[in-house]
Amino acid sequence: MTNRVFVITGAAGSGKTTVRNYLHDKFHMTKVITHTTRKPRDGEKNGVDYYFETKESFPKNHYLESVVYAGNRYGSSYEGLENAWKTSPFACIVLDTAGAITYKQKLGDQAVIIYLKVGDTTELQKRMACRGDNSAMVAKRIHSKEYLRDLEMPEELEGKAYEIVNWDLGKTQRKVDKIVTQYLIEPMG
Ligand SMILES: Nc1nc2c(ncn2[C@@H]2O[C@H](COP(=O)(O)OP(=O)(O)O)[C@@H](O)[C@H]2O)c(=O)[nH]1
Ligand SMILES: Nc1ncnc2c1ncn2[C@@H]1O[C@H](COP(=O)(O)OP(=O)(O)O)[C@@H](O)[C@H]1O
Repeated sequence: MTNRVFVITGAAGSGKTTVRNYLHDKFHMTKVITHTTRKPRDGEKNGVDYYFETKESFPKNHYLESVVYAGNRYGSSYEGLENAWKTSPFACIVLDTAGAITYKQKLGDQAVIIYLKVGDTTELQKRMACRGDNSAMVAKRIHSKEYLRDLEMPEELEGKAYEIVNWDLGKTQRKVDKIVTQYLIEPMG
């Protein structure tokens, strides 16, 4: 089976981590853990949610791509992806839309992009608050240019990404199932 990476992208609070965990639980996809200089939220663990880095340690890794998002650095490595593919032909990763564009450019058909849309900024803020983000964190996030940019599917991904409106989680899961199933059934070579 061809190695693939399912890239989940969208605005903060749109459900990327939730869908990534669903892909892991239902289809046994290996999660690619990315690196960040952001401080861990309550309950987040190093090596599980992210590799938490300092400003000094972050540049020491070898990145496939890296971005600045709301003032913090984030990056994903080739090694992380290659290691994930050693465990399973399907990997999943959560990226901002800039990262998703880079993955599509660099990996072509091996990158399957799923853009999650909520389309109601009040609902997004409510979901971030429900998740336990403090109000200062939410305010910083929603005023960042990256958050505002990621509210819409970027032009570069038009026709190259699946868009799912993540309103009813059950419906989202069924749409995700349909997408993944297409890649499970590959014609004999
Ligand atoms: N391009 C890129 N984006 C990343 C990476 N790791 C995380 N992100 C994205 O960075 C943004 C901020 O992530 P986070 O601080 O966890 O906040 P959240 O979106 O509210 O959960 C999200 O859009 C993530 O998808 C990475 O390695 N590369
Ligand atoms: N369809 C949905 N309806 C309501 N709440 C949702 C839905 N999908 C995810 N959530 C919740 O919204 C919050 C933000 O989701 P999360 O997956 O952390 O988003 P992201 O990773 O995109 O920032 C979490 O508390 C999650 O449980």
